[in-house]
Amino acid sequence: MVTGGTTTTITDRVLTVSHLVKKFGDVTAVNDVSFEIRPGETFGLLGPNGAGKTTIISMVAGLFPPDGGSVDVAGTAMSPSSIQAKRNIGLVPQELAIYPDLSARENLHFFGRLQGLRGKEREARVTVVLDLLGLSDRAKEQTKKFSGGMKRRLNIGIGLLHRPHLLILDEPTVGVDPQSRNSILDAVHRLSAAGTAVLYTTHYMEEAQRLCDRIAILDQGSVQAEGSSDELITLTGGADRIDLEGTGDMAAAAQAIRGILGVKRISPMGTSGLTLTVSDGPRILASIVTGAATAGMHVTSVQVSRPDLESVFLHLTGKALRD
Ligand SMILES: Nc1ncnc2c1ncn2[C@@H]1O[C@H](COP(=O)(O)OP(=O)(O)OP(=O)(O)O)[C@@H](O)[C@H]1O
Repeated sequence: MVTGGTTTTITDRVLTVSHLVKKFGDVTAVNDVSFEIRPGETFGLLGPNGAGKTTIISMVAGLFPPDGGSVDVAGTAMSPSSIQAKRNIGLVPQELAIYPDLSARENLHFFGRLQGLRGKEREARVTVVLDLLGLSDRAKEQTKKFSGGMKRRLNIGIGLLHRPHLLILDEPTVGVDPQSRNSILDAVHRLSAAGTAVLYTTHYMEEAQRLCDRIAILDQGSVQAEGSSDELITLTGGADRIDLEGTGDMAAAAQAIRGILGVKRISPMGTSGLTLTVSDGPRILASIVTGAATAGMHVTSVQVSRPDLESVFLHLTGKALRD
């Protein structure tokens, strides 16, 4: 492919998502979303529940067509009928799809056979995948004896067997134990170092920050900002975050705090407190706590944080990511 006088190959972009739109009745679940992923890059879709992450990856994986826009995987247009484009991806959905009475190794062989892997090649891939996900020691056990996290790891292994150019992981660490979580994050890191492109959805900003080369912050179906974690954090202008938890009259506390010099924004933290965006948090902390208490809030905990992706989300949408 030649564009504008420079020669490019399909390996420059493993995934190109252009102007995707999806509506469910009156709800616009995905609204003009575009992004690209290069080989070896881990790209994060970070957003709260209902932001549109699963709908985007469902269209990227060709599970259903978009109402507008297009998806291209390694040079092939994705559609529900495109077998070639689907061969290029490995989709790991949130739901587990493994056989409880089979061992981990038997599950991988079964799914490897379905994916067209034969003989020694399949044997070799099964061994590599078990090792990558830290399951070699337990490979012969029936998976019904596995913890939720180990089952999740095996589910990821199944998506990887056929060496996809693009691995799509939908919130892979929700509800898993810390050991499995670390194992999953390590495996993604090793895969991307070996050149696999990864599309990773999460509502955990720590994971996006630790794992993703670039992140799209998603809210109500639209990309609010895209960039590396550091680039996104600069959008906050270096503001600190103060989480003020407690009980009592939050509205009066917010009103009192609003007048303090350095307070830029105040948002409710569910019903249990206030999240503030401020400049020079440590300096004005005492005035904020005193102001809130005087206005009738019983403050039970206070935390000052340097800007992170949570602050970026708050800055862009006025809402906390964890609501
Ligand atoms: N099949 C459907 N029918 C109707 N509405 C849907 C359907 N699938 C998703 N939606 C709506 O589209 C929006 C985006 O949902 P989606 O599941 O993509 O969000 P998400 O970011 O993946 O959230 P979660 O982390 O909760 O899965 C939500 O408002 C959701 O209710």
